[in-house]
Amino acid sequence: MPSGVPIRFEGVSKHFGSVQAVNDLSFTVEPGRVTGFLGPNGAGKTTSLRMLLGLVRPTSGSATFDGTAYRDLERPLETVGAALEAASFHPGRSARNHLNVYAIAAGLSATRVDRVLDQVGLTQYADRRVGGYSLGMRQRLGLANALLGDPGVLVLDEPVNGLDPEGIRWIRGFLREMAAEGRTVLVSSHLLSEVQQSVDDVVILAKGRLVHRGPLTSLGAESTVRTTVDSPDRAALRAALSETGHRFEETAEGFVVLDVGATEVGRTAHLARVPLSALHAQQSGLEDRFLALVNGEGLR
Ligand SMILES: Nc1ncnc2c1ncn2[C@@H]1O[C@H](COP(=O)(O)OP(=O)(O)OP(=O)(O)O)[C@@H](O)[C@H]1O
Repeated sequence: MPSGVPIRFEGVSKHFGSVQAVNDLSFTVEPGRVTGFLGPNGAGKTTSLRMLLGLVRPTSGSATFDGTAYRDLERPLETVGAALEAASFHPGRSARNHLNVYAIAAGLSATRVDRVLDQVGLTQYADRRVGGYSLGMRQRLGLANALLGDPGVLVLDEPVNGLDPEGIRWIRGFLREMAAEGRTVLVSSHLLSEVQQSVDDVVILAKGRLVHRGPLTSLGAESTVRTTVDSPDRAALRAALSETGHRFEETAEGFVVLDVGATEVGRTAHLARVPLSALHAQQSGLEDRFLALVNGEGLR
């Protein structure tokens, strides 16, 4: 079983001319956990990951695998697997062919190719030309490529991008499984909502700077469920909600019921025989907190 090592960013900065892409970034990513590396477009995520992987040289500071820079790793593919955004694969070649080439070049056993194809669910498409793959299938091929050396660390740039709902469900399970096996898993995304069901920890960047890091729960997870509900007979709905003791606010879209899920609100309306024209649960509020952080408002 591969064992993960911590990823350490220590005072990492990078500027491109006058653009300060990353500014004095320090954090550690622990093994056995999935860490979301989050921030809006342009926050500096890709630049940070590229520095970690030795593709861009930091202006100052160091990004290492427990103290060892990528270029100094003795067995890089067996230590860290990376899938960066917009990985390009030759359209005329099959997934199996691509992976075979990498496996041979890295001196890895050919059985690894079958294994990783199976791990990412591409076995049945392995001999088709990559040119005919959907974006989701290409994402899976990128993951297969990252897994070839059975590394203890996975670094994935926007792996959820382009996946359909089934693919998103699949990757959530995949990330959890990788961490449960003891690997260090760092996953970037510009949307917290895209990864919030898979991550244990978050590292949040805005304009090249660290704005928050800690367990997902440090953002105040689970604290706010809100349900929006409306009725052609608002007076009756207002009375029913008040009677049940729900806390709610009235808005142009209807009533926003605080701390109560859609099932419960639906039941209240049903019992009071109030017809509904809208009933939906809102974001838990996590995304709001995330946006407040990246917009410089801090945690409320
Ligand atoms: N090679 C480069 N030359 C000049 N500026 C760059 C270069 N690479 C990145 N930048 C700039 O650095 C900043 C951070 O970009 P980066 O791609 O790291 O952000 P990001 O968080 O990954 O965003 P995205 O999700 O859009 O990729 C941006 O202002 C970007 O324009």
